[in-house]
Order: sequence, then structure tokens, then C-alpha cells
Amino acid sequence: MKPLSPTDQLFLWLEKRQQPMHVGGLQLFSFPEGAPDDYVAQLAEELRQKFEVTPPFNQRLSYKLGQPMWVEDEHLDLEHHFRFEALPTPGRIRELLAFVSAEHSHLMDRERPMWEVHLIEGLKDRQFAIYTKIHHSLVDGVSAMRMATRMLSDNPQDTGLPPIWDLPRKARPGRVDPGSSLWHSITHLLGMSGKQLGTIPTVAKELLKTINQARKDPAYDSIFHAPRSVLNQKITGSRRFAAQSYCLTRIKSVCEAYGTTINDVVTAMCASALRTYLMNQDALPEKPLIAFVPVSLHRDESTEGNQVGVILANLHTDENDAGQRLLKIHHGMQEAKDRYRHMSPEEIINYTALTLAPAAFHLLTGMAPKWQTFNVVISNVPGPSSPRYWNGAKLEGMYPVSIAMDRMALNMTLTSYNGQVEFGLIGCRRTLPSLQRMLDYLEDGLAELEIAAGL
Ligand SMILES: CCCCCCCCCCCCCCCC(=O)SCCNC(=O)CCNC(=O)[C@H](O)C(C)(C)COP(=O)(O)OP(=O)(O)OC[C@H]1O[C@@H](n2cnc3c(N)ncnc32)[C@H](O)[C@@H]1OP(=O)(O)O
Ligand SMILES: CCCCCCCCCO
Repeated sequence: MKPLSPTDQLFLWLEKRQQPMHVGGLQLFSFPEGAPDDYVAQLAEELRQKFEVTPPFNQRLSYKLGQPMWVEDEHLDLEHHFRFEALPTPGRIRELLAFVSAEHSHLMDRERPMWEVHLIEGLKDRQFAIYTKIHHSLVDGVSAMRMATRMLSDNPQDTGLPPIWDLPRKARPGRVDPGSSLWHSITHLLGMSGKQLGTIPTVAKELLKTINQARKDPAYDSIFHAPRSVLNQKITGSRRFAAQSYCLTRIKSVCEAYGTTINDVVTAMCASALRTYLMNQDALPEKPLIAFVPVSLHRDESTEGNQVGVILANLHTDENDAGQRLLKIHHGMQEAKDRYRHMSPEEIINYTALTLAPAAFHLLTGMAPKWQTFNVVISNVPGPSSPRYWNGAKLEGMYPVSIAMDRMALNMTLTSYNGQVEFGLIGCRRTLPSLQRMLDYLEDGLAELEIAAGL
């Protein structure tokens, strides 16, 4: 029995039909050399027969004294969670993305462990795919990426590698299993509150500094007054997913030319894509868009729950010059990172909670609809830098599928793998009808920076 942290619980509270709170990943593989045509069907049979379901994949929600806990599901039904499916012909990436768009729109059953793995055959060119869906109250992007990486090997000859639901548990040195009693859960929560109280002085000091800085600097002040835009409307429950890879070497060359980080460049690509998308609808707000940028607080190799703080980043979408826009984004991100450098993870989480309080208040109550805290999520989850294989099948790409929410109809998350940066855009189907065009605008955003830098 394990209690959920307040951040993990938030994703349960926020969930509703038009706002499912699961995240996912789409992995694209090519058949191992010499594999038979029914390779994927054989693989499905093996996965059904050979493996167990281990934590967190065997954990379902239960409530004790009103407190949500993870408990082992004694009636686990693998057939419900693991599904073998086929794409309609001609089995192009377009059909695959349509499949993910539809599956990502469905809520999961809270009576069961909240995950699904879809093994997908019928793709062209001897490829197959795995779309994994898991509730955000169980993992964040970094823990999901760690799990996905642990099921893979850098050796194409390695066989017997498990699926994501039966990964070997990593023992943490010096950690004793705390047991599973309700008493342990209560003391754990009280301990957490003690730690939380200790964060008050630093968080208060940093908030005061923030307010003073916002008084002096208009670019900084903008962070706390996001404009309303077409992205920020009530959403429906159906999603559209668009994904594409971009060359990491090109992104690194832009970083070097401007003296910025990778994260700054991908953020600037998003800013440029949003600008073009909104300008084409004559809907670019005069004031700059503000992004919700998660920062990982995982201090070890853990794959447990959500450990993230958030930076509210000014995207400077009111700036015409692409190079200047990148430098301004870099400057704002540096400032935010400097602030967090002096804070503990608990302090960062509480500072984040206070800065996002108006958004959370609106999402939970529907009140204060005029206050827009941020316009879009931009999340960067780095992955393995060299080729990976799963039982001889080469991983060709790995795309994140995240969350759209009321008044935040678009989420731009990216991962990286083997020299590629892989964007996964998820949006409300009704609010953002031509979402796939953003993929071209991201490319244009990168090209614009290359040209401006003379590359
Ligand atoms: C679901 C089941 C799974 C199945 C399939 C799997 C799918 C795979 C997961 C999907 C997941 C979806 C679900 C999302 C749900 C959330 O999005 S939850 C929120 C998750 N996001 C986070 O936690 C944010 C994590 N990112 C961060 O903390 C920071 O942005 C970063 C990435 C560390 C960047 O920080 P920074 O200091 O501004 O940036 P930067 O200097 O650019 O980077 C630091 C270092 O990282 C490197 N780096 C940064 N970005 C990249 C990049 N994109 N590529 C390569 N290297 C990079 C830099 O080169 C640099 O390296 P060194 O020079 O130090 O060697
Ligand atoms: C105020 C709460 C905001 C929650 C945003 C969810 C973003 C999902 C990416 O991890």
C-alpha cells in the first residue's frame, strides 16, 4: 500500500471525460533481420505467455480514510491491458497517428491498474509499433523514458528482453522496503508535511524577489499575465496527435552559434511554430505567449511518480527577429534556472504550486475564467543517444504523447533518440483542426534560426 504524493493526486483530481490525464509514448520498430512475416503475431503470443506484471503495472487505486493509495490488483487481467491490434491498409504513418489519436482520447478504468500497451502490426516496410498509455499519477516524462529505456538493449543480439510491464526492479542502495501498512502510509504523509513546512522561508523569499523583479522588468512581468488566444478555450474529449523527427546535429549547431542550450533552441522552435500558426489565423496575441516548461527534479535513477517543478517561460512571440527571440528566451530561462539552483526539490515544488495556483484553481473549480496563467506546455524529455533494440528489433523512433487540458488545447512534448529530436504534439481535435501543419512550422522555425546565424 503506497500513498500518492500531492502532485500525483493532482492528476486524479483534474481528470474528466474531456480531459483524460494519461500520458503515452509511441515506439516505432523495424523487424529483426530474417524475421518471418508473422513475426508480430508470434511476439504477441510470447508477451502473453512468458511475462509477469510487476509494479507499478500491477497497482490499482484504492482509498483509505479518503487518502488515495496504490494497492496490488489481485484480479489483474493482462488481456485488458495488453492489446494486439492491426492498422488498416495501406499502413502508413498517417494511419498509425490516427490510431494513436483515437486511443489517446479514451479514459482508463480506475478500478484497474491504469495502463495499456497496444502492439500494432500492419505497418508498411516491415515495421511495427507499440503505443503505451499510463496515467500521469503513476509516472512523469522522465520516469516513463527511464522505463522505456530499461526494456531496450544496445545489442541487437540480446534476446529475452521483457515488456515494459515486467521490468526488473532496481534495488536502491541503502533503502529498506518501508512495508505496506496503513500506519506507514500515515507517517509518510506526516513526514512529508514536516518537510513542506521547512520550505516556507525560502519559498516566501523567492516569491518576494519574483514580485519585485516583475515590477521592474516588463518582459518578466508578462510571465504572470499570459494573453488569451485560440489555444486557450474549453476543449472536447477527442484528440489529434502529430509527430515528427528533427536532426539533433542541426539543433546543436544553432546552440553553438548563439551560445544557448538545446532546450532554449527547441523552445524557440515551438515559439516560432506557434507564431506562424496563430498569424495564419490572424490570431497572434499582441502580448507574448507564456509556456509551462517542466523541469525534472529526479535526483537519482528513480522511476517513481511525478518529480517535476515548472518554469513559466516567456516565448517572446511578439518579437519578429528569430535570433533575438532565441536570445530573449535563453535569458529568461537562465534567470528561472538560477532561481531554482539555490532551492531544494521540495522548495521548487512549493514555489511552482504557488505560481500555478490560479491555473489549478480554475481547472478544479471552473471559477476565475479570465485569468490565463500559461498558454501551452513545452516539455523536453531527453532519451538515449545511440541505437536501441528490443529482442533484435531496431527502435526507429520514440514519440511522446502527452496531455491537452481545458484552456490549454495544445501540448508540445519532445524526446530525443539516436541523433533525432522527436516531437509529439497532442491537441484538442476541435480547437486545433490543422495541428499537423505545426510540424512544418517547427522545421521552418529551425531553418529560420540557421539562416539568421549564417549556417
Ligand atoms: C509512457 C510509457 C513509455 C513508453 C514510450 C516512451 C516515450 C518516452 C516518454 C514519453 C513521455 C510522455 C509524457 C510526458 C509528460 C511530461 O511531459 S511530464 C514532464 C516531463 N518533463 C520533464 O521532467 C522535463 C525534463 N527536462 C528538464 O529537466 C530540462 O528541460 C532539461 C532537459 C534537463 C534541459 O535543461 P537545460 O539545463 O535547460 O538544458 P540543456 O542545457 O539544453 O540540457 C542539459 C543537458 O541535456 C542535454 N539535452 C537537453 N535536451 C536534450 C534533448 N532533447 N536531446 C538530447 N540531449 C538533450 C544537453 O545536451 C545537455 O547535455 P550536456 O551538455 O550537459 O552533456
Ligand atoms: C495547474 C496544473 C497544470 C497541469 C499541467 C499538466 C501538464 C502535463 C505535462 O506534464
